[in-house]
Amino acid sequence: MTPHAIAFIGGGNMARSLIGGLIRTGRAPESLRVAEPVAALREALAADFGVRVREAGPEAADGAGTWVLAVKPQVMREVCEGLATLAQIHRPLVVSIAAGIPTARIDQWLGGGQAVVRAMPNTPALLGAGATGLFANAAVGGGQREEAETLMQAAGLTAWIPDEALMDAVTAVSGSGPAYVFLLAEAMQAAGEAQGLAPDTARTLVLQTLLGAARMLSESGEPAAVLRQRVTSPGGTTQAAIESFEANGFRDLVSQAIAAATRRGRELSGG
Ligand SMILES: NC(=O)C1=CN([C@@H]2O[C@H](COP(=O)(O)OP(=O)(O)OC[C@H]3O[C@@H](n4cnc5c(N)ncnc54)[C@H](O)[C@@H]3O)[C@@H](O)[C@H]2O)C=CC1
Ligand SMILES: O=C(O)[C@@H]1CCC=N1
Repeated sequence: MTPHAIAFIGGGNMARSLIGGLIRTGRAPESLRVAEPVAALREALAADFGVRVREAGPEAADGAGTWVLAVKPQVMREVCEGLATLAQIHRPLVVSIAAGIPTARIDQWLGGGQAVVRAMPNTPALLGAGATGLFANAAVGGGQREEAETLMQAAGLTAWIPDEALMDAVTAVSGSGPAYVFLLAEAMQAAGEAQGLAPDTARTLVLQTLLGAARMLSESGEPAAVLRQRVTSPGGTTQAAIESFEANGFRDLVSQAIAAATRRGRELSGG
């Protein structure tokens, strides 16, 4: 048993982001193991981070004190059932990052009585700029809560969510959220090009604008609405754009998109 070892089950995009964050914050690569069936992904993880890689879940999980379940929701049941015997013997801290799967289900698939934390990170975790919502089931002790929080803090900010039912909303807002910003970037860049800007120029201006605006949101301490009003000169260009957004139902579009993501999270949980 290696209590401080962390086993990632699934070595895809999110696991890579989290592993990158852990290594960057000083975690020893030898203490991280990854189970990943795709050879190319396994080899890349070993080459890039020096972590120990295995093909099958139980090989990586055996003896590790913490398991991070980082497979797609659709294969989670099969993966957990394959780990149930080990879970009953070792009683690890189990951290699932799968969208939509309740802790009760993970616990049941692992044979019951397990300490399960449900975490919802996002891809900026790769830069240490992630946002993660966390929920712990009743079997998670104080020390394990801290352990899960420390693990996810390697990826950025964390917030405990008191009611598991709200985890689907967390998924819809911050889990999927980076994709909304990327979609906005794509749309702004295409619109800039349509107005005659060279693609490179449009891209550079858009990305610096998003970065600068995000920094203002984060560093000024002022509400988004106040920052927006400050850009908006009466009768000027921003007002023309904002009025066009509002008239075309921008807020409603965002609200519907987040409701669709929340619903999908619920469907994935089978609820
Ligand atoms: N991509 C994102 O922004 C976020 C994803 N998530 C959640 O993270 C989880 C993983 O998502 P991604 O990394 O995007 O998916 P992914 O498809 O990149 O990674 C999943 C990996 O699991 C591997 N895998 C499949 N069966 C396996 C098995 N039996 N044992 C071990 N590994 C196995 C796959 O080969 C794949 O590399 C999902 O449950 C998703 O809901 C959570 C937050 C954000
Ligand atoms: O799209 C998904 O289902 C996952 C969960 C949050 C981000 N990606």
